[in-house]
Amino acid sequence: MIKTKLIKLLADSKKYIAYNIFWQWAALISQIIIVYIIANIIAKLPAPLNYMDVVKLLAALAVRFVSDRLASMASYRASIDVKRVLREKIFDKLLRLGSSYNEQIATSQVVQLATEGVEQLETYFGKYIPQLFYSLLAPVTLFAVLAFVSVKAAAVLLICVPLIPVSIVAVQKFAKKLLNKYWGIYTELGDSFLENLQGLTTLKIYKADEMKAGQMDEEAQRFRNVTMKVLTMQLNSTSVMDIMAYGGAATGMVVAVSEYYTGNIDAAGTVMIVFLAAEFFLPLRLLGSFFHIAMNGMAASDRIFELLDMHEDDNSETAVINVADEGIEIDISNLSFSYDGERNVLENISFELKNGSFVSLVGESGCGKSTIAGILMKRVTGWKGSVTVNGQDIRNISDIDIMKNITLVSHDSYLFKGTVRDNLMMGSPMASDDMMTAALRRVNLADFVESEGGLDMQLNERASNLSGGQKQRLAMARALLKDSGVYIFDEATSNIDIESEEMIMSVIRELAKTKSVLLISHRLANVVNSDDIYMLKDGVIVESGTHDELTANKKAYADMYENQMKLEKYKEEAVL
Ligand SMILES: Nc1ncnc2c1ncn2[C@@H]1O[C@H](COP(=O)(O)OP(=O)(O)OP(=O)(O)O)[C@@H](O)[C@H]1O
Repeated sequence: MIKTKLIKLLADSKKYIAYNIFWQWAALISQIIIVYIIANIIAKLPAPLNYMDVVKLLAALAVRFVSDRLASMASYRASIDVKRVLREKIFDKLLRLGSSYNEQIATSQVVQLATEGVEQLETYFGKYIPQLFYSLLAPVTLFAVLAFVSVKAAAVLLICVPLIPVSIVAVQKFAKKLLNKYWGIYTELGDSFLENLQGLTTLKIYKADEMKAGQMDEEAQRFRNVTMKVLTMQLNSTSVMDIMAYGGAATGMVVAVSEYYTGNIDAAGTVMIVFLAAEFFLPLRLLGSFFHIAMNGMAASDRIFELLDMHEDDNSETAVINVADEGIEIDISNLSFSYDGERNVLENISFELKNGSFVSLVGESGCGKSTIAGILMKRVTGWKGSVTVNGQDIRNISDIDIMKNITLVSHDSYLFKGTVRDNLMMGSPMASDDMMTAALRRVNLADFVESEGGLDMQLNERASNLSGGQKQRLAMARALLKDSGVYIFDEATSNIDIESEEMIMSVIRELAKTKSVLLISHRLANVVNSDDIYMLKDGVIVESGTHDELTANKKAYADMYENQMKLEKYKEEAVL
């Protein structure tokens, strides 16, 4: 019932739990005093009200009010802390996992855990844990006080109290299983929802939206069923707890009244026991109602801990890329990698990206080109062989240093909602307007941006108000502003208009004069000017050399080039 791992993680917030228990206990003591004063007033009836009794009653009521408020505040502080600390831990963990985090967990799951999951834990930590301790303290305190009135009635009440935790424990095992299932179905639904939302246009194009909507209906139905099961379980166990709580209080009252009739206790004592009998059970009853939310929180915490405990590469990442004079040189040697541990998608890949060189990777779709880019960006881990950047093992270089020195421009570079300036400043936070305009000019986008309001031009989410070519040129301008030593272009010109492609390719060729450029392209016309071209087939380098050397070889590269040229010529003729 207590997650020690979670309590340890939130060690600094423990004090708020202690404050909450103390103030709840102070409220109980004032409640006992209030009942004591009222019981004595009733017992003395019809005698007139004593002025001092009224003052004492008002003072006790004030103390109770203040204690209740302070207990709520402590609970609130604990809740706030748990949210803050856990979200910070999740965020830090993601940073430590680095850009390869989604090899281990889906983004939608991270979002669900950091939002809904953490919210559920708020109740567990802010309410359930303090209530657990308080509901042990309260009956003992009441027993200690009421034993002076009637040991028999107080003992009966105390004995009935454990019936509530017994019923809680009885449902706990079943609840745990059910709630784990609930979370599993919930995160699956989240995954599907996010994927379908992101792919909505594609679904519409292929008229597959109805089919997907049907699948989501089924998943939603499964989620509804499991939610109903959780609610039924909660309602049933709440009813059982009510029977235990009110049944126990009634038993104590009956004993007190019978003690009164046999003359063992006076009227004031009887009223006190009758008024306070329910207080024995209410804390545990409340614990029971928090219990279900807390159980949900505990199930969420299991998943949060799965994330927090995820394997991180056990290197200290202390190496720094030294870029003083020699620029950046990447050396890949005998690199092999498999995503599933069975099929190698890369096998014994070796090549060098020397400073100021222009290297291209070509090959049919699925031959492993993007995987190499992923490895260089540290998005893909768990490979064998050696990858060094200026002589340092890439595994020992921090993600931040890699991101600083290597820029990846892919075919779907992310552009954010905001202004053109906001997006460009991600490349270089210190860039002046002139520098940004110059970068836009290099990609032939300055006039368009100028006509739309200049650098303050507003972009929609994912820059949906730009054409594919404009988006890519803007992404290119942002990359140019970053001014890193190495640039990787992964199909950066695919799916865009021919003018934009030619424009981007001329910028890449220009860039290759001063920077190290790795170009991944399925269109061989783009790689003709490269210093070295590596042709991959099924994860293996089958040919390498300059364009002239490879065409002279008359092997796979030459065939591919010839076929593409024929196809492009045919297309041109068809257009004419
Ligand atoms: N995340 C992944 N999990 C499992 N397998 C993957 C993953 N990403 C890629 N693969 C597999 O690895 C192989 C190489 O993929 P990769 O994306 O590197 O190829 P590529 O040459 O860049 O292809 P394309 O030109 O189509 O982009 C493919 O067979 C692909 O199915």
